[in-house]
Amino acid sequence: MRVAVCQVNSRADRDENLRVARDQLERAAAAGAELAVLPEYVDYLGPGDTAPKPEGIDGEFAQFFANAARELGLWVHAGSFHESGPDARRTYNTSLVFDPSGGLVARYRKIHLYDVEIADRVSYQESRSVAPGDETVVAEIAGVRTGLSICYDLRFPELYRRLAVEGEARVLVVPAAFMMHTGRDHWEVLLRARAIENQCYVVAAGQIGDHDPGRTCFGRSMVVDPWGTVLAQAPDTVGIVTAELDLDRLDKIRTELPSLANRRL
Ligand SMILES: O=C(O)CCC(=O)C(=O)O
Repeated sequence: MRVAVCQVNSRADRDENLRVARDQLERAAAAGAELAVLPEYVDYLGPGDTAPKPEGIDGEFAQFFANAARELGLWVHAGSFHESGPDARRTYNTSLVFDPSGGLVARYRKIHLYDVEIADRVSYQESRSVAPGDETVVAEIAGVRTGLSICYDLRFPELYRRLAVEGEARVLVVPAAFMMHTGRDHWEVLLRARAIENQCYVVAAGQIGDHDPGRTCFGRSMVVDPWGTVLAQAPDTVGIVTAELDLDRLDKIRTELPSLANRRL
């Protein structure tokens, strides 16, 4: 299966963000991808006070990507968006996956929320405006079991173990908006670790560049194979990269180095 990771620079203009996302999906389809993955908050990355009204999973955002999937004949993982939440103060940070007929096949709400204070570098309290999800999700994408996660989830290996073991996932998807400060030291290491320890392909699409206000994202979207090899990595620009997921190779790695089977609980 050929996958595309779409790296974008979403800002405070939702219409423009969706236009750019659509453009990337068209490139992915033209490059022969069966699945295209967009980053976290592909709808809007900007100040809270100008954020678009959150929507349900039957709103305009979902319709936009359902149409794109159908028109392009592509599996689309629409990164994540601001889904209307459990109360007026909070949204969910939600991923939607569409099949090539435009059908919604999965919804995942980010479980781990990014609440950190790194002196002079990062001050972020996601839980002030976002409610956590509480369900793990494995979607059947083009016949391949695919575990869903979002950004900060990447730091919690027990989630991925569950996706790989109980969920029998063979692909793990990570839409993200990792910031420069943590991204440069942690992003690739964590993605490769999740791939190696769970013997899965990891497909990670990141936001890139400056966003309002004062957030710079690391980018370096990538596809990692179950051996931990980086098959494709985006340069520091908006655009797509593609890679081929070889599931026979995954089976061979799991047979020859059966670390999942050798777990002692
Ligand atoms: O874990 C990190 O360093 C970045 C996480 C993040 O930016 C997010 O979850 O939005």
